[in-house]
Amino acid sequence: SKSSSTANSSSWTSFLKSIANFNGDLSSLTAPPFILSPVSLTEYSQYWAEHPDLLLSINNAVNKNTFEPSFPSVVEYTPDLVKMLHVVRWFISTLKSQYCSRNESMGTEKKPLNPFLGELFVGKWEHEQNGSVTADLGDTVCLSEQVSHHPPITAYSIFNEKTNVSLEGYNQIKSTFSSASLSVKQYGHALLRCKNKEQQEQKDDTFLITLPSLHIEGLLLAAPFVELDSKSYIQSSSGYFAIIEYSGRGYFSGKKNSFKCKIYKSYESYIYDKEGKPSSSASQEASGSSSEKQNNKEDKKPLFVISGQWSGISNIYTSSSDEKKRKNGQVFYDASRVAAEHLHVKPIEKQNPWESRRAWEKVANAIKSGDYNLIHQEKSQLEEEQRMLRLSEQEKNTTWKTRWFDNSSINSVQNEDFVSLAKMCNLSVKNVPSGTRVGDKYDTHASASTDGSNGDEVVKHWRFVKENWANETEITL
Ligand SMILES: CCC(=O)OC[C@H](C)CC[C@H]1O[C@H]2C[C@H]3[C@@H]4CC=C5C[C@@H](O)CC[C@]5(C)[C@H]4CC[C@]3(C)[C@H]2[C@@H]1C
Repeated sequence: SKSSSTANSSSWTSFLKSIANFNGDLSSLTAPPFILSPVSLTEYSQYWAEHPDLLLSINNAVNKNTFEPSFPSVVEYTPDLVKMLHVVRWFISTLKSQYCSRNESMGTEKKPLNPFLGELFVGKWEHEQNGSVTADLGDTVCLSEQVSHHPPITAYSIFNEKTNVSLEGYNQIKSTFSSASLSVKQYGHALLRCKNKEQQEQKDDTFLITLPSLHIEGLLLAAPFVELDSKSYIQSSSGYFAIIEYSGRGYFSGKKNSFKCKIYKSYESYIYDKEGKPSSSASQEASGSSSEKQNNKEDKKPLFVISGQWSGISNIYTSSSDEKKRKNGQVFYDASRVAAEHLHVKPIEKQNPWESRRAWEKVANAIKSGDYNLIHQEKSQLEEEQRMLRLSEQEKNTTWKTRWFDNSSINSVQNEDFVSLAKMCNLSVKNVPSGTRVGDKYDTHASASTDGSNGDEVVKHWRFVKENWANETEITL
């Protein structure tokens, strides 16, 4: 194949020139074949659960009153705290698949196929019953749908009926180029729900998870890879709050894919710790007797500090000082210890035309053979079919109807959990970069409003519609 370095470097340099006047729309860039991935972006939803055992452990931990590694003499473990620790460990376990899996399987980060409107990707992790595991864990299902093409938005729902754990969310990106690195802001968020099987009357435990921004390094060397930056947050309906700060080589630890996570009893504790005084809302309640103030002192410290590499080993400590001195820590997660578990996808011949691997089969094979002309020919064919679909919708004056997800108004019941969790940690509920705080510039400048005031369009978020999947007749797992 034309993989000689000169061919690569010449087409890559012309590609880099095309990046110079990048307009923000990644699909406008014709990247050379060697950087193209045969995998569509709708498939990236599976990266939320390639350690399904950690996802399910959130709601079916055998012992709900402790978490390994434990610090029994320092920490009083409650079921809510144990759940939060499982959620943080599961979240950290998703990052290597999300952001390194292409480097592992194809050598470098690649440009994914740009999904067409209505493209679907479905699969399942089948948890075979082995002797040791008593409970039947059934299957964990992954549903992914391209709910928008301009701009590209992928919505997903991952759930396991047996352990009553479900995750839903959506993802959109906005990218810019700065100093030869592609900066990417992620829009959207993930919502995790755990139903209490025992106490039916108890409300579900819910968690709001925001997405970090990232940048693509190594573009000049034609060896791109993702580095995470900024922060992401996890807010639990039980009050616990976690902040995860990311950094790459050259930052505090000097290693790539580094992070530091602090778990607090509440968002107020986090603000107290960060700003040295109770947040405005908290201080009214906290103006109590000195013992309460003393209590606040304790409250303002993080319960745990976890640091290391999300693509390698991370350690957990029970205080910032221990973490700084790297003492009394224990291994929290080791990303290289357990291989990712890939979900089962039915063979292409059994797939529906809307399913990603069937729809893109010819393009994917052309990419794998590095045949530029064939790639272009097959891609144009697919794009032409999409153009015809849009045209016929225009003629019939109909608009595309999404299949399993609904773009729900911020004030609708579907968004209740999201709004209440966002409120707990002062996060904007508008369509702004994930993790934007209320009052940040993106929040105040956002066009859509939350109440439709002065005629603005109302803020919407993509939500999974369970009934639509229950009534699904064409797509099978
Ligand atoms: C500049 C265009 C181009 O083709 O450059 C080629 C280079 C490979 C760099 C650009 C592409 O890099 C890819 C990395 C992709 C993100 C990886 C992981 C995730 C997490 C997932 O949960 C949601 C999607 C997201 C954010 C991917 C979005 C698309 C990214 C940035 C690809 C770039 C086109």
